[in-house]
Amino acid sequence: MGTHDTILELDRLCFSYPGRKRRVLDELSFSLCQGDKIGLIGPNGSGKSTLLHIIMGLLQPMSGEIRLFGNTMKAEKDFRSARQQIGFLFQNADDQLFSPTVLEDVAFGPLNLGKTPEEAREMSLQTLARLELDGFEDRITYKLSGGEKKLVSLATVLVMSPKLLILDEPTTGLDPETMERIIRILKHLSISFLVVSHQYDFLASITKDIYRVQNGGLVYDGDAASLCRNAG
Ligand SMILES: Nc1ncnc2c1ncn2[C@@H]1O[C@H](COP(=O)(O)OP(=O)(O)OP(=O)(O)O)[C@@H](O)[C@H]1O
Repeated sequence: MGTHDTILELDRLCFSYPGRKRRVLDELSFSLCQGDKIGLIGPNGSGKSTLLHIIMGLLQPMSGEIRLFGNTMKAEKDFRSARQQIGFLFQNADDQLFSPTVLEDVAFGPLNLGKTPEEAREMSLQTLARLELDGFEDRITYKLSGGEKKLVSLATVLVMSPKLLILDEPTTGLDPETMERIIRILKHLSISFLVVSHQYDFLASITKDIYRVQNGGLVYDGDAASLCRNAG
């Protein structure tokens, strides 16, 4: 397998929570290449969040290997540098947004990378415009609707031009209109992504590759596009 365009490789990961016998992940292997858009579905408690936390280096597997951007993750410092190229969209937008205004939230990442205030402002305005959020820069973050917060959260992540986007249940609590916007954005995105959702229809509308989290592993759920064609 060529490793240069493999963004994420998981090799026989095993994980149980301390004091628990049950293996949440049991010899789980998976890979995601440049350009892949992959959906993960699974019932409550199947291990989706656990898997995302392991990929981000927030939990350590008992055994198995994680490679990100071709590098084996051995220590926290490896994850720290890999995380700079990963955009993680939290399930709850309030975990992502912490500044008084939208512009401050979106500009936070670029400023942190050493961009000048002017550069960070320009990058933020461009990203907001890309998400059809023109004119949102001076809005008060905590007064936004749930859908608007989700879109601004996505802006804070996309402004960093990540190589991989990970989205944890991005449609939870969204109104149909914002859901359509998120679908449109993800469909046209050129960045590779891994998205976890309970909603099969949502996943099928943004990707043709869906995996089911099952018995501690990932099972390919077929080509969603052809499943839709068959259903239609
Ligand atoms: N901190 C923890 N300590 C012990 N067990 C845990 C902990 N967190 C999760 N679990 C257990 O691990 C299993 C997998 O949980 P996880 O949250 O990864 O599932 P999930 O697929 O993300 O579920 P949901 O869809 O409800 O978010 C569940 O049985 C859960 O009860």
